[in-house]
Amino acid sequence: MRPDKEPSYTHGAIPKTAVLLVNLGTPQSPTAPAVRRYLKEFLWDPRVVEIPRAVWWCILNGIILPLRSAKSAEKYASIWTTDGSPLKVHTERQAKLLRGYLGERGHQVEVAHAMRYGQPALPDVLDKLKADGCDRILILPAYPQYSGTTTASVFDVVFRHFSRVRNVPELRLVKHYHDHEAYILALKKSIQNYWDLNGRPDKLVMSFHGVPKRTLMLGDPYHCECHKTARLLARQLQLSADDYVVTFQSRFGKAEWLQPYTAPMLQTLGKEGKRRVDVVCPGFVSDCLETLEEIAMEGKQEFLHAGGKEFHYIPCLNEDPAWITALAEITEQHLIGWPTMLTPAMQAESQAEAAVSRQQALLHGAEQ
Ligand SMILES: C=CC1=C(C)c2cc3[nH]c(cc4nc(cc5[nH]c(cc1n2)c(C)c5CCC(=O)O)C(CCC(=O)O)=C4C)c(C)c3C=C
Ligand SMILES: [Fe+2]
Ligand SMILES: [Fe+2]
Repeated sequence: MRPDKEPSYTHGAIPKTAVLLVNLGTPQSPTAPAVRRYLKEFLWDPRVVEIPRAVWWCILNGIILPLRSAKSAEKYASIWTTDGSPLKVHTERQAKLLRGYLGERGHQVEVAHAMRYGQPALPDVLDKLKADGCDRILILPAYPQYSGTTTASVFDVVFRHFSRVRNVPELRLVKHYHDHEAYILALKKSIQNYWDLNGRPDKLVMSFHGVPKRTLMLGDPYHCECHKTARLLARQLQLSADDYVVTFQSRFGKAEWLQPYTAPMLQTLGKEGKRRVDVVCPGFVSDCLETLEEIAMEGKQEFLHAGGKEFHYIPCLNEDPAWITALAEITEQHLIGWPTMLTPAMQAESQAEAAVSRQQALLHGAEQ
């Protein structure tokens, strides 16, 4: 157990609260070495690839990283913006907007963001929040649907990090919000606005990131949560069962993943004579490689080459005000019992308590 980096002797004071938005992460640049570093960290996570370590080490380092890094880097280059990777840009903006929104609603909370893989690294941000005196932290993963491969992996890092800390902050975890009214409403509004401007498709494809089918058989609720999101969204949009289809994208490796797969479905729809399809990716709250390259670019070609006439990609929620409202509502519901609207009198009393506890600690000869 190492000494806490910044001991905060604040017993009796009202704890400072932080909200930490955590997303997957993305390479630092669209180059083969940067993508390799990112993939190495990501794909070595046993939550992501559940193959015995010795075998996987050889496949990952001997085949996947040498072959995939350069190819993936080219794809990243095709979606890179002047501010960096779209996933990074949107996550930063969402955290900033959430901070402003919660502030306007009178909450005195820190809002930060971190990435599960790459930068800003989750352990560094947790250290910083603790050093800033946050003794209550709400972990808010940017994944509406829970999966062991994503959400649980974020929680692993948080638990592992604090297992080495003496004075552990109070923690709350948002497990999922796949059926949260405000999230579904934000999706509905975004799609409805798109259709008001561009007309409606013959079929709406709701494409979610895939996971190995084996994880569903072993009890991962992800598949069912995706379907629940889709059902609720379809009901809000008044779609009949024939108006939409749920698919899973981004298959990795040779094993079977959740079906139906997005790319073959787009080809089938094109061949069947569907004139126009729109694709929305409700499981991604920020546009990223998987939506901008795999769907909006590759998916479009797949549909058009199969005979389809019009392909529309409906962007992710990104900085949509209805989505920021949803994030704030989800946050507020998880903050119940953690006072964040402090009157000046409460703040003054809290500061006085903190000063006394610091004096006490000094008297005991505690480290500063
Ligand atoms: C190898 C297995 C993978 C599993 C399982 C997996 C699950 C999963 N991923 C997301 C969200 C995102 N994944 C992204 C990229 C990405 N995903 C995998 C592999 C698995 N994902 C790889 C190898 C990559 C990197 C890109 C590539 O080389 O193809 C992204 C985009 C990141 C970006 O930088 O833009 C997101 C977001 C979810 C939600 C999920 C399970 C539910
Ligand atoms: Fe992924
Ligand atoms: Fe299911």
